[in-house]
Amino acid sequence: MTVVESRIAQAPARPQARRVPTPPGANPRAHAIGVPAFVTETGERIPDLVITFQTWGTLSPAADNAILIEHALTGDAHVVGPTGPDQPTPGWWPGIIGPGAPLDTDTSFVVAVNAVGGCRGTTGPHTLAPDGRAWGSRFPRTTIRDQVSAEAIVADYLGIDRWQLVLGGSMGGMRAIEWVGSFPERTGAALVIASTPWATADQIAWGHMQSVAIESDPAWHGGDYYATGHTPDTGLGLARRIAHNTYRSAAELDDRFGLTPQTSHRPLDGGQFAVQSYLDHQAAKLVRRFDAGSYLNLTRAMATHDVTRDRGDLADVLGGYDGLLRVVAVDSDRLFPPALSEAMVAAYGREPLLTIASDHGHDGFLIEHDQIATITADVVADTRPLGGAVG
Ligand SMILES: CC(=O)SCCNC(=O)CCNC(=O)[C@H](O)C(C)(C)COP(=O)(O)OP(=O)(O)OC[C@H]1O[C@@H](n2cnc3c(N)ncnc32)[C@H](O)[C@@H]1OP(=O)(O)O
Ligand SMILES: N[C@@H](CCO)C(=O)O
Repeated sequence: MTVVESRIAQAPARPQARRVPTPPGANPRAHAIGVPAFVTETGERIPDLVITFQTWGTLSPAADNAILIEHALTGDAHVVGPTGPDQPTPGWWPGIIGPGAPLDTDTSFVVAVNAVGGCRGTTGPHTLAPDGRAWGSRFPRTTIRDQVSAEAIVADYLGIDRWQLVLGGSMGGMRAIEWVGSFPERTGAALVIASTPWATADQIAWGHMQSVAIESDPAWHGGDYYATGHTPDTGLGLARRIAHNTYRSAAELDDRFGLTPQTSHRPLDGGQFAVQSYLDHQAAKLVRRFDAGSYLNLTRAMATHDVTRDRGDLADVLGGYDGLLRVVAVDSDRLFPPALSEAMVAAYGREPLLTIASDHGHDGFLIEHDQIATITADVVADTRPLGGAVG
């Protein structure tokens, strides 16, 4: 019996979720549910799992207009919208959701779920465990499949049997393709952007460097730093510098920064290059808004992503999928090179690869708003439920 089969045998029904009240004045689109016991892919148990998510628009009476939008590594369920007391970041895909937008709230019901193991409200390493201490190093190693299992609980709770569309980029694309692998009958269509069917050795290697950077910070404290009064900012900042370089193209960095010094203090005399200052800035920005324990957990989840695990080969997973699979690559992406997208296209065999033209590399999926908007509007139009408008 495989790990997955034994997990299904042990937990035949997905646990019932209950609503968790949100504080007065919180974003009215933000919701939370609690699950008494969540069993991970590797069989570990997370008691009292809280899953937080946001919704836009209205679910149709037939529940056939629901779209799930998946965030990437350091994104969250706040896909669009302003910052606020409970929301430190502005939306990461501005303009994608709203009346008349590609995800049109006049006709669609849009859901975004904060990933299990992250730090935006869904239970993660920073959350208090039942003994009143932060989970820290005791938090299970969760997977992309676990993130998708948690999202299936949200779908059950909302009364959504089948998504019209699941879409996302990068780690969000891993979740979108994993929906096809885990719940093909519940996934009407998937739009997988700048992503991959499995982690490559190159991606695992880059992630490993980032993990070691965090673990090498003395403030990391073996992952149990939450009550020490210190956070591993140096390690997390170094991890972001390493990662950010893989998110952008070499040509873009050279074009933007070249040999430019940051100040009149020349690099030759010990001053900084502009590109060094840029990476330092990116590191400082992330340290202000993200938890190192979650960063490590999600990085490991991405490293173990493999939509074919215990399922045969990619053609076995995607060849018989009867929904629509549309795959999009960024032409300058050095971290998720287009060949990985082509592998999904070939295994599915019924749609061409779409390409985003961008100088920015992997982050092109967050930056090329016009191209993303067109691709998203097209896939929504191609999967529109016959029932049409919201009642
Ligand atoms: C905008 C947000 O913070 S979204 C927050 C949520 N984040 C997510 O969900 C993750 C996804 N988002 C991202 O990864 C990023 O926001 C992206 C990829 C979409 C865009 O990246 P950005 O960092 O906005 O763009 P870019 O690479 O051009 O960097 C611009 C920043 O670098 C700074 N910068 C540029 N050159 C230098 C330099 N030589 N030295 C120091 N800083 C520099 C700019 O001043 C600007 O700073 P700011 O963001 O504080 O205004
Ligand atoms: N900039 C993206 C890269 C990962 O896809 C993020 O921070 O989530």
